[in-house]
Amino acid sequence: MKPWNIEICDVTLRDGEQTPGVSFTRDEKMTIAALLDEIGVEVIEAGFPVVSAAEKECVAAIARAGLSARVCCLARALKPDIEAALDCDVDMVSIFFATSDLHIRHKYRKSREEVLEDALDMVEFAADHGVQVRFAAEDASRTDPAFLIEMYTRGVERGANLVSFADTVGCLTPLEIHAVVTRLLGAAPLPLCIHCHNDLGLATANTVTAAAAGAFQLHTTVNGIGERAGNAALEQVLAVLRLKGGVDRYDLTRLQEISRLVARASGVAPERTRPIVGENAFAHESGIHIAAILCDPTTYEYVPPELVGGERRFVLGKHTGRRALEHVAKAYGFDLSEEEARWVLEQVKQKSEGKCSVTREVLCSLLRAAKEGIVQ
Ligand SMILES: CC(=O)SCCNC(=O)CCNC(=O)[C@H](O)C(C)(C)COP(=O)(O)OP(=O)(O)OC[C@H]1O[C@@H](n2cnc3c(N)ncnc32)[C@H](O)[C@@H]1OP(=O)(O)O
Ligand SMILES: O=C(O)CCC(=O)C(=O)O
Repeated sequence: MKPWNIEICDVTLRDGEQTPGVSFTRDEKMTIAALLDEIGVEVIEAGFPVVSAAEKECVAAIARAGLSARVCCLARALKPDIEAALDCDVDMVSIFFATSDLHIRHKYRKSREEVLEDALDMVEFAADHGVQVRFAAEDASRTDPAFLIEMYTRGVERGANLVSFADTVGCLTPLEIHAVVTRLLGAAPLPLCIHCHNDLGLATANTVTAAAAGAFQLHTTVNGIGERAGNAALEQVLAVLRLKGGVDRYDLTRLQEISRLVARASGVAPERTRPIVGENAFAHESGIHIAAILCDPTTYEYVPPELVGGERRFVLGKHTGRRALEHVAKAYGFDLSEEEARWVLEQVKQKSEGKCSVTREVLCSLLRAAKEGIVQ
């Protein structure tokens, strides 16, 4: 299979930091950028320099850190924003403007044509300064596609290297994003970036569907953090690229590490059931599952834990079966008779049904009791 032709632009340090209440320190930003670079992400969006003097300083520090990744930052279609980006020595500036009539009406109080003309002048201004330019359509998903095609085509004529489609309010489904990406690339076969928000829980699905339809640059954030319900998750997108897209150049074994790093720095912990990085992503309790996993883990694990730096974990509780119990007991040095196993299993289920978690200590005291003949 021919691997999908894509690159990743991780926007944790910009859109991820727009998660309400989140602000990364310079050290945190530098550490996250370095780990993204080691994972093999091609572009790191380091921030939005006009936000503050400290933000500008962080973007410049990351741009000058000698990473293999290209460093990018955000700018409105305004000269001071682009000048601030140029001061930071970034490789790429992402010049965005909102393209939907709804946004244009409320935010700019100008016609579509006037807003586009102003933005094109800014694309040319940035390109003339020797920096790569991404020309980004905010709220693209609610924009007239004919206007997007005009914007992209004219943007490239004026010096843009990449064009971007943002599902800013996360309103598309995978079928819809497939249709629009196919239509845009059919009319303007340009390097298209895709930036999906998660308001309907579809950001990752939309991002990988766009990639399958030919989009080139995929925007992600670690743990899917970001505005409102967040963005497409880096760890999920990379897992799909590996398992479905034939892309094997990223170091997925660092995903749990970067997830923990971003969780600590952001204060936003991934939920237990989160794919790839959640505490339960590779945990099993059901007896039927564990009995099969003991023969072959692929029976109940599509993503191998070792692929993404994770570890399989067996939890004992209400749903435990005999084979799982015997396996765990053996790992703790106990060989159980049939009678002993039956008794311990009953105790495990009762404790769990009474909301007492069956920790290693609890289990070991049951195992000892069984061996000491307390079996009824
Ligand atoms: C979809 C996205 O994620 S876009 C990025 C969102 N990120 C942020 O907003 C980052 C944090 N923001 C900030 O720190 C501040 O809002 C700043 C520094 C960017 C701007 O602050 P202020 O100058 O005080 O403007 P304020 O935030 O009140 O309003 C935004 C202004 O930017 C204008 N604007 C918004 N987007 C664009 C654009 N792409 N191109 C040109 N102008 C724009 C708005 O029309 C508005 O202009 P107005 O003041 O003339 O009405
Ligand atoms: O498309 C981009 O590169 C950025 C736009 C963005 O952040 C958004 O619309 O949510």
